[in-house]
Amino acid sequence: MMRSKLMNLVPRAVATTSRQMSTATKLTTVQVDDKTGIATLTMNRPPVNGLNLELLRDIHQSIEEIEGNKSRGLILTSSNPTIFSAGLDIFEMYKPDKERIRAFWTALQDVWLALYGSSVPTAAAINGHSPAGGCLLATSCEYRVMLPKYTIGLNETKLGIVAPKWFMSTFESVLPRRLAERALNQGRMFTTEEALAVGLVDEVANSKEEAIAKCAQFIGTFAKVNPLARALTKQQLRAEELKQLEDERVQDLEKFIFFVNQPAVQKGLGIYLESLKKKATK
Ligand SMILES: CCCCCCCC/C=C\C/C=C/C(=O)SCCNC(=O)CCNC(=O)[C@H](O)C(C)(C)COP(=O)(O)OP(=O)(O)OC[C@H]1O[C@@H](n2cnc3c(N)ncnc32)[C@H](O)[C@@H]1OP(=O)(O)O
Repeated sequence: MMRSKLMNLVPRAVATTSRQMSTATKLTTVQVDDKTGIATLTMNRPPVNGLNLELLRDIHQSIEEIEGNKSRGLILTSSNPTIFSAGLDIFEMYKPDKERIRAFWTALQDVWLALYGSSVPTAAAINGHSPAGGCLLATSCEYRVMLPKYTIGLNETKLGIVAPKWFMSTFESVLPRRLAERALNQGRMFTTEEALAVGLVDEVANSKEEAIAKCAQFIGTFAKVNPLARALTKQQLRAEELKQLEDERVQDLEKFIFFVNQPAVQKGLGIYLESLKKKATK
């Protein structure tokens, strides 16, 4: 998979305007800045960018599109002014449809393999809260810029669920092992300020525009680096985690299906959904 992506890494001419590359899907948009050649992938699924089957499929399609059109980099962000992504749409896991939940988890695996394994430089402009699956997306990127007063982290244990191994290894690729282990066990959500202090995010910006500009600046640091050498270096550094999921996709799916169908897990998800609703009516 990575080899064919690498074939796209040839220098390209740049123009001076920005163009909408994809409106084929409604849940993501891809805008390429023709001056920098950088693509911004925006998630747009109100109210909270919950990662359901359709959004995951659109994200995957957009990443493939960006890989294919020789963009110089990918910036992931959200159209919601206060939420990057609320993580997996809990309704996909609560009282699930047998076929759909398989497609849902497979789509999540596809997104992670494409984003974590992307041959282009990736950065996340985290313009809002980013729990669980939202944190997975952000930490799959190579660089993170976050706006103040939001939260980010893998809070699965607080929901009574267990983050799969590849969520954990992505988290661990950003945070020191001891800190990652403690945060995962606690289901800890970090404020922007805390995330910056521990290195979970790289920079703080005061607006989405500034966050995107900082992400573009990061991607710009590769301008004078040979793209093939950069991509092969990234590929080697990330190969172990990617190979592990590629080799164990089926078992990972079956484990998820078994786990999510446990009565105790279903009960916990139901209670959690109720608590989210109650919060909304307070
Ligand atoms: C041994 C190995 C086993 C392996 C098995 C693996 C199993 C585990 C599988 C997967 C791991 C799970 C990953 C996840 O991503 S789970 C999702 C975690 N997400 C959260 O906990 C976030 C919950 N939401 C919030 O905290 C807040 O909503 C917010 C901070 C994101 C936004 O707050 P606010 O702006 O105040 O909005 P509201 O809370 O009012 O929400 C609006 C609306 O949206 C609904 N909603 C929020 N989040 C979700 C969600 N994740 N899924 C579905 N729906 C969500 C919320 O209920 C409101 O709905 P409304 O009342 O009907 O308007």
